[in-house]
Amino acid sequence: MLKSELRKAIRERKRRFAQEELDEMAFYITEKLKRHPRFAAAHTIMLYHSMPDEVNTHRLISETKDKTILLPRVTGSHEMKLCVYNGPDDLRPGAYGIMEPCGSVFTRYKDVELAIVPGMAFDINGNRLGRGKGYYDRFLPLTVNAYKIGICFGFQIVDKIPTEETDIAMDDIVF
Ligand SMILES: Nc1nc2c(c(=O)[nH]1)N(C=O)[C@@H](CNc1ccc(C(=O)N[C@@H](CCC(=O)O)C(=O)O)cc1)CN2
Ligand SMILES: Nc1ncnc2c1ncn2[C@@H]1O[C@H](COP(=O)(O)OP(=O)(O)OP(=O)(O)O)[C@@H](O)[C@H]1O
Repeated sequence: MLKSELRKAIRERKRRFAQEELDEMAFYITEKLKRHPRFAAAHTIMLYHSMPDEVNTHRLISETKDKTILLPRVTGSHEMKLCVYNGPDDLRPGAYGIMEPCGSVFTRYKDVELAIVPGMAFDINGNRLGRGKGYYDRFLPLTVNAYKIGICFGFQIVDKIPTEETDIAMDDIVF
């Protein structure tokens, strides 16, 4: 299946769930993520501030106190940077209405131990289908030491994702 067709099929699957149902499933997924040995061990974690149709990370972000949390800031049509999360008052809506920290840009990419990456779909080999702009595929090569965990709802796991040279595979998937 083509990437565009797969994105459409996943959007249709999402529509069968109410927002409350997605958020309830997300609660269990993020609890599972917290118990992941890589999450427990990491001091510096790249996360994402979820949009309504993604695994909700808002609570995970605000409740993780003992770690440095980094969130993306969209700085161009295909470019993102990382910013340090300094608490809920520090967030402002950025591109696509996604909440972003206003604070300092984080550039010590080698220090990122764990990257939690959203996706439209994943396969069991760790291949990822994003929203089609290539933001993560361009960014993730910078975080050379990061263990990469894809995160999604169960209905976003598919048999096979069509891949390109530039696609970055995940080390594990939590769903
Ligand atoms: N929560 C979150 N933050 C993120 C991402 C993400 O996927 N999720 N990104 C990961 O890349 C980057 C932002 N990239 C994005 C790319 C497309 C769309 C989006 O809503 N696309 C529409 C299509 C609209 C259009 O083409 O302009 C869609 O998917 O319906 C959102 C974010 C960085 N921050
Ligand atoms: N490292 C890269 N350098 C240049 N172009 C790239 C790179 N990675 C991806 N692209 C291009 O960006 C476009 C979108 O890629 P793709 O469909 O894989 O995005 P995605 O991973 O689904 O999206 P996202 O990462 O934003 O969630 C494609 O045309 C792809 O060739």
